[in-house]
Amino acid sequence: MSLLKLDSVSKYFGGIKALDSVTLEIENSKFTLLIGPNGSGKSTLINVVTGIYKPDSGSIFLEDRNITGKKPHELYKLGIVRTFQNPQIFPNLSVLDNVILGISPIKGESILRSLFKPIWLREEEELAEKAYNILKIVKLDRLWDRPARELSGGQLKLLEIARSLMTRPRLLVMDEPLAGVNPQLAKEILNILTDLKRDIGIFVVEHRLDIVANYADYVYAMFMGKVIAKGSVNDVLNNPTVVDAYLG
Ligand SMILES: Nc1ncnc2c1ncn2[C@@H]1O[C@H](COP(=O)(O)OP(=O)(O)OP(=O)(O)O)[C@@H](O)[C@H]1O
Repeated sequence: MSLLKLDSVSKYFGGIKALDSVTLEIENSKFTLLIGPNGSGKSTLINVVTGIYKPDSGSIFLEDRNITGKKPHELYKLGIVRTFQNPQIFPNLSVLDNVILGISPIKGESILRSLFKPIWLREEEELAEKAYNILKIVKLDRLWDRPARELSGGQLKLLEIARSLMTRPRLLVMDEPLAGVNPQLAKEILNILTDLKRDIGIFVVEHRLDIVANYADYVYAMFMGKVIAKGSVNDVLNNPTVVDAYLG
């Protein structure tokens, strides 16, 4: 069974068919890449998968559970977690605190709980340890106490990935994780995603095909709201319809 399945999903904006009967499957432990020229419907698809937009028709399943029309926070709780093109961080907080805030709301904030401070402190320590271990995964541990504003653009992307891991996602949805990142760091990010995919599904929209191509297990290509090709990187990138869509 696939981790996520879209079955004939459509989404309209007035007269524009942003998604036109899209059927697509994302497997666990696979890196699934979504490509397509500007305006082909990729962002709309991500917004539908993460609950920002409700599809006008069609169904979405997380394994065997119908999740069509669920709200972003409900999908987040079910394990569909998204990272953004521009990382959403707190620049003046430390790298570690930014990761801890990946889990919200912080349990210790409740007034009632503050009466039981020893328990609260223990939980804070556990969260900090978990966050630190995640920083090791994304290789930012040595910067744990630096304010996030000191990180480079690529390091901020790693921080955003670290934050998303605090909730133990089942599916990580990423909108252009390599945008503005130098090739060396882009490869590091992709290597980290390759490690992560052992336990989760990864669904990525990315334009930098030269770098990402070696890492994708399965590719979907969209054009004018439709899936026009799917398969291995080679099959899809050499598909004449895909070539026409990009060149045309
Ligand atoms: N909120 C909206 N209101 C009206 N039209 C929209 C809206 N969002 C997207 N569209 C239209 O839907 C179509 C698909 O847009 P979408 O942003 O999903 O494409 P995309 O493949 O993500 O493009 P890009 O690579 O430029 O981000 C386009 O014609 C776009 O103009």
